[in-house]
Amino acid sequence: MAGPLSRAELSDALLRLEKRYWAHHPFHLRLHEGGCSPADLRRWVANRWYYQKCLPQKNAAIIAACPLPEVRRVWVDRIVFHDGANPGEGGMEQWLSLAEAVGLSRAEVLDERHVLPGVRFAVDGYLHFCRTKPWIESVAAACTELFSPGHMTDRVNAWRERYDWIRPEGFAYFDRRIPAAREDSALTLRLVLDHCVTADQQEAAIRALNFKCDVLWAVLDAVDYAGAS
Ligand SMILES: O=C(O)c1cc(C(=O)O)c2c(n1)C(=O)C(=O)c1cc(C(=O)O)[nH]c1-2
Repeated sequence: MAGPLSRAELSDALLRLEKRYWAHHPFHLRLHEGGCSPADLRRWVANRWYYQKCLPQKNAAIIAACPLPEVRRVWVDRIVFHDGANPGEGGMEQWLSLAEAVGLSRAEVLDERHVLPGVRFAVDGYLHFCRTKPWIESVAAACTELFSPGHMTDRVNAWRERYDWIRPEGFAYFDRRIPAAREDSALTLRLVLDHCVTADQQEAAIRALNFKCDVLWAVLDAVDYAGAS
């Protein structure tokens, strides 16, 4: 059996999975090219809400499963980022502002009436993964954020240039998320490199990141298909 990878080899193996990232999904390509209708944008935002809503819960699951105080201490910031330190603050609240900026009401996002079955299954599957797998595999799954800053920047630029009907208050989520994603993903990768030292652990980390790419891809498959029918 092959021995463990070096840190550089493991890092390369994870980064190579960028080719499976949802930045390359046909729906995101169309979104960036300006080819989405207001209905497409609203469907994307309302469905993506279901993913946003899961993020604090999956981060809490990681903390619950992790025996290391030094990891829990830093990971808890990710819950506060989304939930806010006080009511009316944080990423979820900013996502609801984005929803309003594209013409959705808060009520129709919060009651999840637009959430598609495929999105629900994919996101619930991700939450189940984080509740049942070793904490470091769920951390490895968060490595998709290594790929997100450039993608989110392109998205906001495309919105500014090609979707002038979106009210600019809607951009606040991404203005805050892009620098946070850079910081968070550097820490995420370091944790994976520090804690995945055997060949089995490293394979599990690569599998976890592949799984997360599948989750995100499945979300967009559902959003894309609903627009075609
Ligand atoms: O807009 C995006 O394309 C995008 C992608 C991802 C990602 O790659 O997982 C995240 C986010 N946004 C995001 O906003 C976010 O808070 C986030 C947390 C995580 C994670 O795995 O812990 N991914 C992402």
